[in-house]
Amino acid sequence: MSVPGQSGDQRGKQGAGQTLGAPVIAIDGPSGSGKGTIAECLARRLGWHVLDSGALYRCLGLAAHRRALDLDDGAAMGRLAAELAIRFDGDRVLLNDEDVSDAIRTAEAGPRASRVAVHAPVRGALLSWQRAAARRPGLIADGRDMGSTVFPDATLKIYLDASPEERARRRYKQLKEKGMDANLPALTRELRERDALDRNREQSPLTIADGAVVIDTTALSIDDVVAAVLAEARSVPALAAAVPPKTGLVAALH
Ligand SMILES: Nc1ncnc2c1ncn2[C@@H]1O[C@H](COP(=O)(O)OP(=O)(O)O)[C@@H](O)[C@H]1O
Ligand SMILES: Nc1ccn([C@H]2C[C@H](O)[C@@H](COP(=O)(O)OP(=O)(O)O)O2)c(=O)n1
Repeated sequence: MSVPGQSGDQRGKQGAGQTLGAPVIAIDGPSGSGKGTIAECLARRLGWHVLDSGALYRCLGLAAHRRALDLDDGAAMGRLAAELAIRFDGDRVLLNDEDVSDAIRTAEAGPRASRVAVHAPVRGALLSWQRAAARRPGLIADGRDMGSTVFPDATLKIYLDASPEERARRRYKQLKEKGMDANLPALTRELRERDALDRNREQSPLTIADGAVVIDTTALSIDDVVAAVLAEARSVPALAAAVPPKTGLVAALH
């Protein structure tokens, strides 16, 4: 995996438990819990960068599928991960300069990403790339192992959750709105299978990281969740200056 804008010298400084180059809010959770949406909203509010770590695994799954490689071959997937050039350009994802933003969001792309994500060589190849994303003024990092493995020293760790039924409904609606094929029973089954694979794998499984704040979003709106995360951020001294104060009537009354 090439790391645009990162020198070899910078790369060498990124060990486990490293000091962060910028404040990081880690957002982990299962598929459809709202990580990507909330990460984008927070990044806009704070003027920070976003790391969509799932897009890296989705790109790898897509590349392996297109080359008809065995997604369960860890060594081959690790080699492929090390050679792919992935770039984020605004909301577009470029894989070897091709815009794959839609191709990595199909219903089939998620399970493929989950399959290639189990391999240690893959996760190793992507680690320094992800850590390099912690740049000033700050980073919102979205994934499964942001708070546990990639940024164990994250300034704030959030774990978003929602019931499997609600998460499947959200994903169904999202795909339909994009004009993509979607089948609710199949999506529900696929989501449960992916949850199990992501939670039970040996390498960096989906888990609630030490110190993470858990937010069940099942009955919350997107605005409610953003407000809850901002409230948590305001309670962290290292983040208080970066987070805008509450505005409007409610703030004025408190
Ligand atoms: N709290 C929420 N309430 C209702 N819909 C939500 C909520 N959070 C996210 N969504 C919607 O659910 C879909 C999946 O959200 P997404 O951010 O892609 O989840 P994740 O990144 O965790 O897989 C999106 O269409 C998003 O707009
Ligand atoms: N930090 C991460 C992010 C994603 N993955 C894997 C496991 C996930 O099932 C797939 C796809 O992740 P992504 O966040 O894009 O998926 P959802 O939008 O939550 O459905 O990649 C991972 O292993 N570690």
